[in-house]
Amino acid sequence: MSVARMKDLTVRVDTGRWSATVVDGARLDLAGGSVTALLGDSGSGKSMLARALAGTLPATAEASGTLEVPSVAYVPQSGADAFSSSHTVGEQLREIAEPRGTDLAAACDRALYPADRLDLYVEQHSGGEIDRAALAAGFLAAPELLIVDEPSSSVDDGLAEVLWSALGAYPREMVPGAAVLVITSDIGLMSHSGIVDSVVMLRDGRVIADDEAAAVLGSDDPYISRFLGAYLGR
Ligand SMILES: Nc1ncnc2c1ncn2[C@@H]1O[C@H](COP(=O)(O)OP(=O)(O)OP(=O)(O)O)[C@@H](O)[C@H]1O
Repeated sequence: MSVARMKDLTVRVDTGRWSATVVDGARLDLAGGSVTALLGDSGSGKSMLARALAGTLPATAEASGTLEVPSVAYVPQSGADAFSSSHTVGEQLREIAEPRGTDLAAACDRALYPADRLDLYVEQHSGGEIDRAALAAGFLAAPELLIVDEPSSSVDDGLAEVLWSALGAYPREMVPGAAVLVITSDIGLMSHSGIVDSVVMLRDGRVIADDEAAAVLGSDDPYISRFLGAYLGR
């Protein structure tokens, strides 16, 4: 069953000095209980599409089209963007957990966030630690749609594998029936993790592939196989 849908989503940005269509007529259907990976070259519109779904587009961007999105949480690429600097990370995580009755210790554990850092402020964390705190915040919010932007960019391969398996557990064990959308350029790890059901690929703001992971990863489309080859070394 579908948890979130978008149809004909177009996002235009206009900074006053520069304007462009950065997502162009995108269609997406995210099934409950599944993990979808969103791939594409740098600048292809992945974050803008995700932020349109999450309702967190920057002021310079405007979206049109149809969105059917339930409760949603967006874990940004830079974890610090998920927190304010005026309260400790622990205070902010507790504020998310308490009204929902979600388990702080379990979420920190799943996200590999060391719970002894809870009393620290954002800027007292390392980049990798605050990224994992942001993932813990996403788990604690327990949304029906969890969007994670580059989950493994700041950790080494061993920890990255554990984080990917937590993403796989989210719609199957933590919030059964939820959907996960992961933006990643870590194609090798994504494919190795075995947790991704579907792959959507963007090129210049347009969806050029949307299928089961194995079908996209085995695609003989020249653009897609060149893109994947650059990451997988084939
Ligand atoms: N705050 C912003 N205001 C205006 N334009 C923006 C803003 N953020 C991104 N853009 C533009 O939108 C386009 C798509 O950017 P987006 O961040 O979605 O790409 P991406 O596929 O996520 O890239 P990356 O893999 O490098 O993160 C780019 O051309 C970028 O310049």
